[in-house]
Amino acid sequence: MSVVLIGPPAAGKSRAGRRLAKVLGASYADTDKVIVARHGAIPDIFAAHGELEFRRLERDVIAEHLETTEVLSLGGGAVMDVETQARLEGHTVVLLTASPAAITERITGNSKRPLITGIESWTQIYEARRETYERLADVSFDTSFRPMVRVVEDIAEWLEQNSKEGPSDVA
Ligand SMILES: Nc1ncnc2c1ncn2[C@@H]1O[C@H](COP(=O)(O)OP(=O)(O)O)[C@@H](O)[C@H]1O
Ligand SMILES: O=C(O)C1=C[C@@H](OP(=O)(O)O)[C@@H](O)[C@H](O)C1
Ligand SMILES: [Mg+2]
Repeated sequence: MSVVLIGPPAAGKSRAGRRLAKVLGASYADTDKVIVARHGAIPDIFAAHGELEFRRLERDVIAEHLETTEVLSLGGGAVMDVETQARLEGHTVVLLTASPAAITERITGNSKRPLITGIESWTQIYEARRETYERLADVSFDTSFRPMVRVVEDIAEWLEQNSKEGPSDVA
């Protein structure tokens, strides 16, 4: 059983997941990082093979790491896949969100996300996915203008009090 971080691009899933795993002494993976290590940069995968191929790789990497990895950060679009949605059943799903103002600061000058060209495209994507994020989430945290250490403390505290299998099974 894993703690899975979901949410829109730049919400802080990768940073928070890595830190949360450290705090819990738990194993960790960022599915985007696994894909990049195996297949190269995400914009290059999109350009050479298309988004559908990226989604196929992403689905497989998630299937491989759920169950075996205790803390898992997903890419923002991963949960739009119905197979992935079904696989999340029984895991603890933590949604991270942030306000457009906070996101604007984070995405300006960053070209690592081929689907995000500015706050307009981010907002459009977030609105289209919002219902799915909220439906899948067991709990949600806003990371806007809050230090990552505080966000992770809040998640760890919530996990301790609410974990589906109790805190000793999370770490
Ligand atoms: N709480 C925060 N406060 C300020 N900047 C943050 C915070 N969380 C994330 N960031 C910044 O936002 C960017 C995206 O964070 P990341 O963890 O990669 O998000 P995600 O994996 O959700 O796309 C990074 O540059 C990171 O430093
Ligand atoms: O939202 C998306 O569709 C994507 C988000 C990215 O991950 P982050 O959410 O970690 O930025 C990455 O998987 C890819 O660029 C596609
Ligand atoms: Mg990420």
